[in-house]
Amino acid sequence: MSSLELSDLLVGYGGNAVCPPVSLTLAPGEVVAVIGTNGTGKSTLLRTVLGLQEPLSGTVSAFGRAVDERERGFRARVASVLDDDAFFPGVTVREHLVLTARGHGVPDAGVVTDQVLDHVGITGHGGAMPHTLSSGQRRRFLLASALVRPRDLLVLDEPEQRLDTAMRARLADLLRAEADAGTAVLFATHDDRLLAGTGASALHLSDDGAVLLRPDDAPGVLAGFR
Ligand SMILES: Nc1ncnc2c1ncn2[C@@H]1O[C@H](COP(=O)(O)OP(=O)(O)OP(=O)(O)O)[C@@H](O)[C@H]1O
Repeated sequence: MSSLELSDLLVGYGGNAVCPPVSLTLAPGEVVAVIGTNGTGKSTLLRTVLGLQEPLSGTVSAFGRAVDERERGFRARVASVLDDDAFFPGVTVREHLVLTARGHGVPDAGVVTDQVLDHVGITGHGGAMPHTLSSGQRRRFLLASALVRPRDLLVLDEPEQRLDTAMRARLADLLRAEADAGTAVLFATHDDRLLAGTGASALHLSDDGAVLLRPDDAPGVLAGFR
């Protein structure tokens, strides 16, 4: 069974599409990057894939079922990082992550949290309040909040944002490790090095249509936007 299936999926606002219809099948362990110039609908597509907004037409299903983030079964298998953050007052970075892991039934939530803090390079900030983190540290923390969850599908919107060069390289390794573990990964990006580093195919959105590019071709197309 596929991890994610988009069939003639049309996304947008107020009945107006922001990009051409998209059809895509993502198998377990497959990595696809959504690329395109600013405003071509990447974030809108990801939000619709996550069930956060209704499609204008077409369908999106994960693991054979229509997406619905209210469903526990969906939330147990799909982790995401979008461009938003919200924190509980008086709860540290590490405590947020342990709570998230526990809420998703992860055994040894503390151990998993410490591993993930190490993977994203913010072990030294586990005791900090989230609002005291730098913007790049906060992005690492958001990434960690997805990585402490059980997941068969990982959806990320421009995960490279505000990360330094070393962390971008590490991010590519982390996403490849996700794929090696059988997790399907869908992410939007403007970073051709991240694209090359993950070996992802790319779904290129433009007015001419949504075209799936092979890993060899994808970084070149993205570099052409610069
Ligand atoms: N809440 C909204 N209501 C109406 N239109 C919106 C809304 N959010 C985004 N749009 C419009 O939808 C289009 C696609 O936006 P979207 O954020 O999906 O693009 P994107 O490809 O992710 O862009 P970027 O590369 O700049 O992040 C844009 O023209 C944007 O102005």
